[in-house]
Amino acid sequence: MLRIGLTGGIAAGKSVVARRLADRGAVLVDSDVLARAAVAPGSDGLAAVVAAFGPEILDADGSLDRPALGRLVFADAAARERLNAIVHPRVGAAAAALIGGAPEGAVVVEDIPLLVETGQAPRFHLVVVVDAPDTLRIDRMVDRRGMERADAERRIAAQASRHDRLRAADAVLVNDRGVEELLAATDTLWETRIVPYRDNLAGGRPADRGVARPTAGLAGTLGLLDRVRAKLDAVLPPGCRVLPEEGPQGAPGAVREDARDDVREDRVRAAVRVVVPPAADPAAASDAVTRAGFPPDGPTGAGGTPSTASHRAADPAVDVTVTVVPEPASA
Ligand SMILES: CC(C)(COP(=O)(O)OP(=O)(O)OC[C@H]1O[C@@H](n2cnc3c(N)ncnc32)[C@H](O)[C@@H]1O)[C@@H](O)C(=O)NCCC(=O)NCCS
Ligand SMILES: Nc1ncnc2c1ncn2[C@@H]1O[C@H](COP(=O)(O)OP(=O)(O)OP(=O)(O)O)[C@@H](O)[C@H]1O
Repeated sequence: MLRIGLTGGIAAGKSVVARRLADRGAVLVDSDVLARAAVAPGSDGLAAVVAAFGPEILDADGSLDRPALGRLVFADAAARERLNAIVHPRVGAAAAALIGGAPEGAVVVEDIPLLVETGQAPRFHLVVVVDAPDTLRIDRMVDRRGMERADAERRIAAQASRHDRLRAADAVLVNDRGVEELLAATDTLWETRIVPYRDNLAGGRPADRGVARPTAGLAGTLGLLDRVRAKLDAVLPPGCRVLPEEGPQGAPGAVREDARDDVREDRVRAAVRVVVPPAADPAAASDAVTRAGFPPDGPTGAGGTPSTASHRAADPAVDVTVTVVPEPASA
């Protein structure tokens, strides 16, 4: 199963991308839909919201007055926290149930507006960020959703900055032109990256070396090394350390945050070493590395000590090597 986290600021165009990915065959799990279900009439979630915010947050028919609650929570960070604490765990449980029912070889896309804010990026094979300038997003909210400009600005202020979201992105879809362009970029992402990534994971093999890399705009832009380390840290047994390899590909700073197209190679290459402490099992560490999206690249022990395992990314857009080594016994 290839797990994709789809995110973007409000009105960036996530729903457009999500629908297209579902049309192409992905299993879609929509957090906004689950968040609505979590506070549906008669739910324990709605009872908890009423307990926290009072009955004046209900409509005459007993359902949640969403505009009223929105006005309240987007003007008050503490109130927003209280609402999030009620809704987010329920959304998480409902999402887990849906994902548990997805077929083994599926591409599962979780559309999560607050993916970065809630620190969930590392649990995905691929984080896809739909990005658009704030001014464009405000115009869309005002023109298409009839929102007051000040309300739109407050919602943007309640979310992660564009910069923080882009740091978490493995792939970026820029939505600053028409919907047709966004759909075409989504199709290219599906065909050149998602499908081969899914097939590589299912086959337990890394991406082919030397295949054409997906084109500009589809690779993440910032901090590849950090993203790889976070994905590995999220799954490795306790005590394992993820270190950048020495040398130009893995050295700290080699992934240039100001990288532009002319130095794109820096953005798509990284090399890390997983050091497994004596208390942990190197085979379990290798399995975890595989699950995170880095299958074995040849048999364990090839070219190193007997228990050294080489892994490489199944994602065809990046060239990431992960070497799993037992910690040398201390003298
Ligand atoms: C405050 C509520 C009632 C307002 O409802 P409304 O129908 O006006 O908006 P809707 O739910 O369609 O959300 C629209 C967009 O607002 C943004 N947004 C919603 N909740 C939040 C939040 N807690 N923090 C930041 N942005 C948010 C997202 O970009 C979302 O896609 C509602 O958004 C809500 O219950 N929010 C808390 C749950 C939540 O975090 N949902 C987001 C995904 S889990
Ligand atoms: N490139 C575009 N040009 C014009 N309108 C667009 C474009 N992309 C999206 N839209 C419109 O802007 C609005 C917001 O898009 P969409 O609903 O996909 O955003 P979203 O990221 O899912 O928002 P939310 O966070 O509120 O769920 C929609 O009305 C959509 O049709």
